[in-house]
Amino acid sequence: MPTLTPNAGSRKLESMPSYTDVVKDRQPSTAAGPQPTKIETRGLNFFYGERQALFDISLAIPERSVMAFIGPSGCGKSTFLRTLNRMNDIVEGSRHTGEVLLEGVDIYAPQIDVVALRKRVGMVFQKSTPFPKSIFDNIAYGPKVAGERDRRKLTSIVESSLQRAGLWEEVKDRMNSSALALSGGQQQRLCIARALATSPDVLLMDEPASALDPASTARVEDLIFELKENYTIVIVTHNMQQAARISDSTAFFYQGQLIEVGRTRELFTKPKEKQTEDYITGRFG
Ligand SMILES: Nc1ncnc2c1ncn2[C@@H]1O[C@H](COP(=O)(O)OP(=O)(O)OP(=O)(O)O)[C@@H](O)[C@H]1O
Repeated sequence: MPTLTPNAGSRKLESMPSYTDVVKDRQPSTAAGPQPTKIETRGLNFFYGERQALFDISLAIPERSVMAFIGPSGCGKSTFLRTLNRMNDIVEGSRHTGEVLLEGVDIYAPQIDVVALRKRVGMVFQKSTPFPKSIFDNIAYGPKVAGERDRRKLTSIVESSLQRAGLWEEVKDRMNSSALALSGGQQQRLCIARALATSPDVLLMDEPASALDPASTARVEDLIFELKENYTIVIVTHNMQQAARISDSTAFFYQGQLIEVGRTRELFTKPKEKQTEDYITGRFG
């Protein structure tokens, strides 16, 4: 039975069908680069009740890279992002058709463990959301929920997560202080560290820097750039300069449809579609 287990980065679970087996008889998705595909959607439609928000989206997201989703407000960027770790499941009356494949396995298959899926595909939101707990407890929360009880292991996970999120030096002497006492930019990096603590291999980020000042934004952008060495990152942003600065590939959405995807540099300099050109040149949106 195919399952998604946490922390199987280079994992090929014996029981999982191979990627090639799963996709060999399908039409190719719109690819955005030469790297192997980490996540792929096939003919994905998404509905909030009667209202359709996404239309027939087929997209391949390359591993260990940053893909940006851009497009005007309400075009479905966040909805699409949330289908990638089933965050939309909690919206009553919502449904989808089509497939979302993580390393070739359909994450909506009935036997998928959604908690394990969300450990592998972590999420960082626009507004940082630390728990009203200590810095240590914020980071240790996910591993504890996953069953880790060994204090030494937890301490090591907390330290390495904070280091990877570039926050360790700033907080190492106040691990027991409230996370709510951190600055906005520090809180956002704390939330990134919290997402990293469950050893995901994909990070979904929904406008992670939009509430931050320019210095904190630059810090988070640098961090995203560093993290792509080891993680597949998908970021929704309204800021086209930001997309151009940090992403390897960019997907442009309009009215629930994927209009164009490609290498960021090409999409911004030589867009293939008129709608993309109009958007990036500021003619609408
Ligand atoms: N929980 C929900 N229930 C019903 N409709 C929703 C819900 N969330 C989003 N929608 C609708 O789905 C469509 C796409 O919204 P979505 O938030 O995905 O767009 P977006 O491109 O991320 O927008 P923005 O850039 O403004 O955040 C919109 O018409 C929105 O009103």
